[in-house]
Amino acid sequence: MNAPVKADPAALTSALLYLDGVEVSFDGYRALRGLSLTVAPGEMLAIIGPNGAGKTTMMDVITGKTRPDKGDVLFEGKIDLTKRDEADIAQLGIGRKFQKPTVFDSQSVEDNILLALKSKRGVMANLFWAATPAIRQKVDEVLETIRLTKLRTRLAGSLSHGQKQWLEIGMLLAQDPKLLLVDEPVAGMTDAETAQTAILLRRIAESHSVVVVEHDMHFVRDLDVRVTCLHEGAVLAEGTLDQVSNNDRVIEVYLGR
Ligand SMILES: Nc1ncnc2c1ncn2[C@@H]1O[C@H](COP(=O)(O)OP(=O)(O)OP(=O)(O)O)[C@@H](O)[C@H]1O
Repeated sequence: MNAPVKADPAALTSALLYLDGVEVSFDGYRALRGLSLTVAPGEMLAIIGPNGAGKTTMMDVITGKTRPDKGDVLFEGKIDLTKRDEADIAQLGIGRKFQKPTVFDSQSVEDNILLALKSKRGVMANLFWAATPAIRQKVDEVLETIRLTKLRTRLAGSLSHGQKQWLEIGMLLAQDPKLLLVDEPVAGMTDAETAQTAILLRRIAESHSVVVVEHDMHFVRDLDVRVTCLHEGAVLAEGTLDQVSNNDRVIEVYLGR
C-alpha cells in the first residue's frame, strides 16, 4: 500500500488552506487518518475518491463542524481553524455549498442574492439596510456571474435543479468568500447544466480559491485543475486528472479498470 501523501511544509506560509496530519475518529472509526493537503491562493482543487473516503468529513473539519482529534488546519498561514466555531469560520471568508440546494423557493432570484448579502451584514446593520447603489451593483454582478440576470424576478422555486444550484453558488459569492467549498455540485444535473457549471466554477476561480468534491469525471476533466484522490481518510494520489486516473491504486480502489 502507498504511504499517504504529506503536506509540503514549504507551502505553509504561502497556502490559503493548509491541512497536515488531520485525524478524526467517530466511535473508534478513523474517518480521517493523517489527511494532509494544501490549497494555494487563487487555486481550484478537485477532490475525488470512493464513498466513505472522508471527503465530507474533511469539509466538516475545515468549516468547524467537526473538531479533529489531531493535526493542523490553518487558514492564510496563521489562523488555526480548529480553535474557531462555524460562524467565525464563515466570517473569515470560507463559504460552503452543500450538495442539495437550499434557496428560498418563495423569494425571487434577486431577493435570494439580497438575503445572502444581508446575512453577511448582521442583524444591527439590517435595521438600517437599504438598497443602495453599491448593493444593487453587487447583486447585478453576482447575477451576471451565475448567468441568471434574465431570470432575476422569477421565483426561485420555479428554477430547474441546475439553476437552483447556480443561484446558491451566487448566494455564497454575495458574501465575498476567499475560499469556496463546493460539495458535488453537478449531482442530478443534465449534461448541459453540468458543462455550464464547469464554466461557472472556472470563472469563479479566476478571483477565488475553490475546493470542489465531485464524482463526475467528465465534469472534473472540464474543470482542468489539480486533482486529489482521497482514500481511507488520507490522500492517495495528487496531480493532473490524467496522472491521478492512471495511478494503479486509484484505479483499484475507485475508478475501476
Ligand atoms: N458522524 C459520524 N459518525 C460516525 N461515522 C461517521 C460520521 N460521519 C462520517 N462517518 C463515517 O466516516 C467515514 C467517512 O465518511 P465521509 O462522509 O467523510 O466520506 P465521503 O468521502 O464524503 O463519502 P461520500 O462520497 O459517500 O459522500 C464513513 O465510513 C462514514 O460512515
